[in-house]
Amino acid sequence: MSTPFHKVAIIGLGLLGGSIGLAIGEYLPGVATTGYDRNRATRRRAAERGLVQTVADSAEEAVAGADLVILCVPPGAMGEAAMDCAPGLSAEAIISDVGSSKVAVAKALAEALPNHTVIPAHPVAGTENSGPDAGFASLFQGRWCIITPAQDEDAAKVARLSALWEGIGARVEIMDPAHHDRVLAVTSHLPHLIAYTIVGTARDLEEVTESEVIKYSAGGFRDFTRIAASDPTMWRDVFLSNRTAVLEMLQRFTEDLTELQKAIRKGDGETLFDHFTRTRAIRRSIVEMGQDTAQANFGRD
Ligand SMILES: NC(=O)c1ccc[n+]([C@@H]2O[C@H](COP(=O)([O-])OP(=O)(O)OC[C@H]3O[C@@H](n4cnc5c(N)ncnc54)[C@H](O)[C@@H]3O)[C@@H](O)[C@H]2O)c1
Ligand SMILES: O=C(O)C(=O)C[C@]1(C(=O)O)C=C[C@@H](O)C=C1
Repeated sequence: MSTPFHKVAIIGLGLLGGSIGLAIGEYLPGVATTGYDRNRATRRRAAERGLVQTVADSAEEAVAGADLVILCVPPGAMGEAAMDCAPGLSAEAIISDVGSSKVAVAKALAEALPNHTVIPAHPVAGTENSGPDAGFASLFQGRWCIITPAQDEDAAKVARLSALWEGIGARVEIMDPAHHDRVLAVTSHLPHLIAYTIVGTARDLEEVTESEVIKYSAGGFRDFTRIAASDPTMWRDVFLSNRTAVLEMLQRFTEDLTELQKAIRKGDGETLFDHFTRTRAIRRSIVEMGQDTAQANFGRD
């Protein structure tokens, strides 16, 4: 495959930044990589693991000569990270990101870099782990990357960014940012909120001692604990930056939960059975489409 970019700078060398660096090294070896993280220990570890070819001492230095810059910092830090890059950016560079919410992040990036090409993106791939040891090259294989360009964006630039993501294994979808935020609110953000809630509820129950929570966590609860172990900084920022869509989906969820609560109280088995039958079909279609994380990540542990 021809290389869509000559030099990619990655700002933030945790799970996402590290995985992109490793993936480019493995699947697009003709593309040079540089990186920067504001945390000194992370920079040291990134260099030891070879997450990127060169670890710089500043964002400005990392982006010098790069034709693509990918910001891989928490959603709330995007604007600041972009501003740190500004003095070193070449006029032709495309600036992108991997933030889990898109409207607020796109706005922050456009405000920070008004004279540059900003094309936001969100790879729908991740784990509950974070930091420079969490990344792995195959993270994006077969996973979606949603690109949310401005309506008047140059199609050729969007195509180059798409080629980069496809080159490291992702399938690309172009989407309106507000639509992205509503879809992800229900498929990713709300599930995380539910997991954070239920694990907290179990912890707070007086009759469920900590040891019982651990002892009996082989069932459904265990899956929730994995999700609830996700990075607190990132998820605080996701909920604050996508609050409108999350609150809308939370309202719908609460209404549906109340319906099920009513059915249980009334002993209405038919309602429960019908509901569970419908949700079982959704799970089966996800597995058939090959979108099951457990399957997609199979073999990496
Ligand atoms: N974790 C996931 O599953 C997942 C999946 C898709 C997208 N994302 C998005 O990817 C982004 C990064 O998430 P992650 O999981 O890689 O987090 P992470 O905590 O593993 O890595 C983030 C890194 O950014 C660094 N950082 C923070 N502020 C900075 C700044 N101003 N300048 C330079 N470095 C800075 C931190 O030191 C950290 O090393 C977030 O925006 C998140 O929404 C995460
Ligand atoms: O698999 C997981 O651990 C994830 O939470 C990954 C996940 C998701 O919800 O699907 C989390 C946040 C992202 O923005 C994208 C992917």
